[in-house]
Amino acid sequence: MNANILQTPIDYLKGVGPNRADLLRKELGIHTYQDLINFFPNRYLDKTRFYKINELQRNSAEVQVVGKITHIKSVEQKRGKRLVADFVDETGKMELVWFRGQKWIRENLKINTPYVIFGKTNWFNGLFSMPHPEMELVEEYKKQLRTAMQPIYPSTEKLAKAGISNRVVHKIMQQLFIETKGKFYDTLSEELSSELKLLPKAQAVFNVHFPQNQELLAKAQFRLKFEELFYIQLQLLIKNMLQKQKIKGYVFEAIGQNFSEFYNNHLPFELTGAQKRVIKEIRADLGSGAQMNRLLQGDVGSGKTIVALMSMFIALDNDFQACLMAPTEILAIQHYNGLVELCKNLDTSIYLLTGSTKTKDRREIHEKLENGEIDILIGTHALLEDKVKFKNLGLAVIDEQHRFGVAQRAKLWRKNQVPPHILVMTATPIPRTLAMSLYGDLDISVIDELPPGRKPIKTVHRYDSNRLKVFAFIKDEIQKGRQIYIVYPLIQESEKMDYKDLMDGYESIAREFPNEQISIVHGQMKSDAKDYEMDRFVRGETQIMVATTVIEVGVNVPNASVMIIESAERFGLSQLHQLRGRVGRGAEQSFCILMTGHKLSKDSKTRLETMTATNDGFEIAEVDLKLRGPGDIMGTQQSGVLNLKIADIVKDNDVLKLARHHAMQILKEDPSLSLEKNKVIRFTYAQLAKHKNIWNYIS
Ligand SMILES: Nc1ncnc2c1ncn2[C@@H]1O[C@H](COP(=O)(O)OP(=O)(O)OP(=O)(O)O)[C@@H](O)[C@H]1O
Repeated sequence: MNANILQTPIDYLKGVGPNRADLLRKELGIHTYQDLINFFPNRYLDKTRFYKINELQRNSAEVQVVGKITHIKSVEQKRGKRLVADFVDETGKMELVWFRGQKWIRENLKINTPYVIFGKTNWFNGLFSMPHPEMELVEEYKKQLRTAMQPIYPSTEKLAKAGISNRVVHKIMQQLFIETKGKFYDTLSEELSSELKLLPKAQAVFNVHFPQNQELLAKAQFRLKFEELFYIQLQLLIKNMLQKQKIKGYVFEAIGQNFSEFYNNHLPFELTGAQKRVIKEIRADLGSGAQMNRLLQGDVGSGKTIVALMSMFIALDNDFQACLMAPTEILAIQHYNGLVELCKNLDTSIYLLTGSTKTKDRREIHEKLENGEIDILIGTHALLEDKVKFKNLGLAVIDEQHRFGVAQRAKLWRKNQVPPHILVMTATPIPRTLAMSLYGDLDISVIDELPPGRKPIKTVHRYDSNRLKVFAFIKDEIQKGRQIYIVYPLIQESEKMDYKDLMDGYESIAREFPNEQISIVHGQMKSDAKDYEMDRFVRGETQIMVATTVIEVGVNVPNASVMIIESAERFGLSQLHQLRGRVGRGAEQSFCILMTGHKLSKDSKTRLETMTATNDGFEIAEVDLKLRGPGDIMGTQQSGVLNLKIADIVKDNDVLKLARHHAMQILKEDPSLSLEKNKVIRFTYAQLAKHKNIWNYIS
């Protein structure tokens, strides 16, 4: 299609007019012919079948019937007036009912004239009735461009009120296709189209709006989804390549003393295959000359810490410093303790800096950092302060990406003239497909293997009424020397009710377990107090930890083997999985018990069932994505994945992979695509001249 025609404002389309154009713009963001073409139906009704009235079934989906109206009457009711028409065919009678727009309908309906009606039926007073049917005179019906599958377009209340019904949109579409007939160019190369047996663009677009049959519809959708995802992937990959070329990074060529000494003599366990692979990927990045921006995904307990440490060693071996930033003080301290322990036989100087570091110590740290006496600095947001200056920061590891924004990452960059390499670690797996679309700017490494010997955590769902049995089980486990977490929802720390639940819970547990020591940790406590309580649990002085979700991420107490989650129905899936990940870190069999009341929503049930069915974080992430949609998953807002017009990030996983594969292929064959300094759009167009009209697809 000619680009000019595509850009024509919809006001010019016959049958639209200024008022409708205004509504389409405001309500649906449709400004041009192109926008209208890309306004895709969200479902289709199969109108291949006509029903006779005596074939209607209760609880059936929408049906289509041909018949005549024999009589219309208004019926007064307590709740207001309704309009009822008797509708008959040769097999029987049914009723059509209207609650709105009665006057207009009454004036316009024709008696004893054949109509095609369509809608959902109810069984009422011994008759089928159809409220607010779609209706069309058979005479008109025959004149229309018919499709077996009727597209249903998304609508809004305002549009419906303004009379822009589905039928009107359908008519506007017909007009659009009349005006643009024969003017479509293809937008993918011939090679690609023939390799993948894609429908030509014109046919694809037509069949999405006017599907001739199910098979063509499927092919048309595939072609358009592929195209949409292909161009997005192409842009992301190009952006990624450009970024790499643009941002020079330190070259860490040497593998030296720290890395080798640790690897050869102090590694506490054999690395898993996945850990080795990821370390290799990171090594390659660090030596490439470009700044590393890598996301390290690994399920809870998959052993990301050691990977981070070994990456930091590479920086140290090249005479640079490294830092590790954690989202909370507890986690920073834990990382600090963990790394100090791992490095105990090495000559590595590791320091901790958090909000509660004393002024005197802080000054010392600032000084040592600047003159290079500190190798690794671990801390919280405190690391971002301007006063914190490194002599030469080579690698920044950021734990738990979700809690730090992109802006904060950038702040770390600015600590040097040359930006340090960045490794972002997350234990909240994001489905690969989503990650690929979200993190165009980050390369992704995945630790998809757990250390050997881990026993899968046994997860069960129990109702509150079974609490006594659960308590008995806890007693047994404590007898065996294990520790227990009991977690309460505290979605917002200020919610008084939640707080009360937690305190009530604490009291009842104290009553039930009079001989045990109990820690309590929640968000309203001062951090000193929190750390003290946490510490007692870590050291095994307390047997039970009653807490809110503050313990969600990263806490590592291998002797804790039972995780009880109260009101589990109130947690999201990934949060449940995170919490469960706090146990199962030692050699013992661990358990996770999800406690709920009896009343559960459908989604809650799915979440609980998923948790009891699998321990695999990636599988859980997929379900989570399906339940919540990408909108709720952090980061998706800015990424554009939500602006997809036809593809669905969850359902079209395979198409996305295929699109990415081909986009990569094209870039591999012609890397010059990414060399252009100017806007992506220009060179993409120039280079992909064979993919005509690229500019319509690249924004
Ligand atoms: N290859 C390995 N073999 C045996 N144990 C390992 C291995 N890698 C890590 N571990 C141990 O597994 C536990 C979990 O590791 P780590 O804390 O690094 O996990 P993680 O990926 O950071 O998980 P989380 O995000 O839940 O904190 C630690 O106790 C660690 O010592």
